[in-house]
Amino acid sequence: MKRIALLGPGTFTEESAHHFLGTAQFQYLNCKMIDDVFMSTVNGEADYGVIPIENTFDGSVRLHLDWLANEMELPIQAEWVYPISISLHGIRESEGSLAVDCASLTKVVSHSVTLTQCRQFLHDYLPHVELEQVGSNGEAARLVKQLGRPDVAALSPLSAGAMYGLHTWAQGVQDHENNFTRFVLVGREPMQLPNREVSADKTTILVTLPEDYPGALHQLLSAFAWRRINLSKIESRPTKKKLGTYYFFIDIQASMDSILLPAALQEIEAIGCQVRVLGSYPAYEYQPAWSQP
Ligand SMILES: O=C(O)C(=O)C[C@]1(C(=O)O)C=C[C@@H](O)C=C1
Repeated sequence: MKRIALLGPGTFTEESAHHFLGTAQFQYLNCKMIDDVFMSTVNGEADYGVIPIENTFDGSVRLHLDWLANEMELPIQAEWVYPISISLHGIRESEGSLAVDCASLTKVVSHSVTLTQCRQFLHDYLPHVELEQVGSNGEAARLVKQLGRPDVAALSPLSAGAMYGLHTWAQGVQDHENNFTRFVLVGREPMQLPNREVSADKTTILVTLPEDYPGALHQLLSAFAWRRINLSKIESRPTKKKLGTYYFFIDIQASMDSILLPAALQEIEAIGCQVRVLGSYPAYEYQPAWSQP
């Protein structure tokens, strides 16, 4: 049975992995911090790690991109997308309306990303509460259960509320609908994925330009443009070696098994760019009705 390290339990990462990969064929190893997910996959304690990489509203999870770029060589083997529906969970002392219960709250605990995604809700309903950040949304629910205080609530997935036997005050409290997170599976071996329809073949590369000169980026992009290879994302991150020097993360909608993409990469290497392929993998859109594999 393959072992998969992820941030958990009670996290969106876990919810998404259970939905996409199922629970029957994999052993899930819960980690407290994302560093542990990467490290246990590198050390071989896990075969794969699940990494949240991008959210509709917050954009890239930059820390996680930096891990992929700087810390290790763990190829991306798959990508899936999962909706982020955030609930407010707590300990219920008595029956009452949401408004009454909100007034008695003094603290809300959650992951920093989740607090950001609920800014308007917190402003409208809970302007008086102290906000506390913890390492994951599952940890937030666990903490609320452990504290057992009716004045402390967690913003977390519905699954976390159920896991810790918390009362759900409100569901879907994120500020925007269509809140999705993109997760990638990293590991040394390609994964035989359950019976899922692939939405796109993708390749992610990390490019360093030879030097900063007018048109350098244009030259790089034209290698894809004239071959009509579609890029779905380009993002610069500091190399951390010298101020003002950057890598480019580029998501390409083509597989390394295609004819055109390796030729495009050879062309950009020929103009002096350094190219690292972070993975060539199937991507899956969210399907609410995925059956359990
Ligand atoms: O804490 C969780 O629930 C996680 O799965 C982590 C994480 C993240 O690190 O971005 C994943 C998706 C959500 O958008 C918020 C938090």
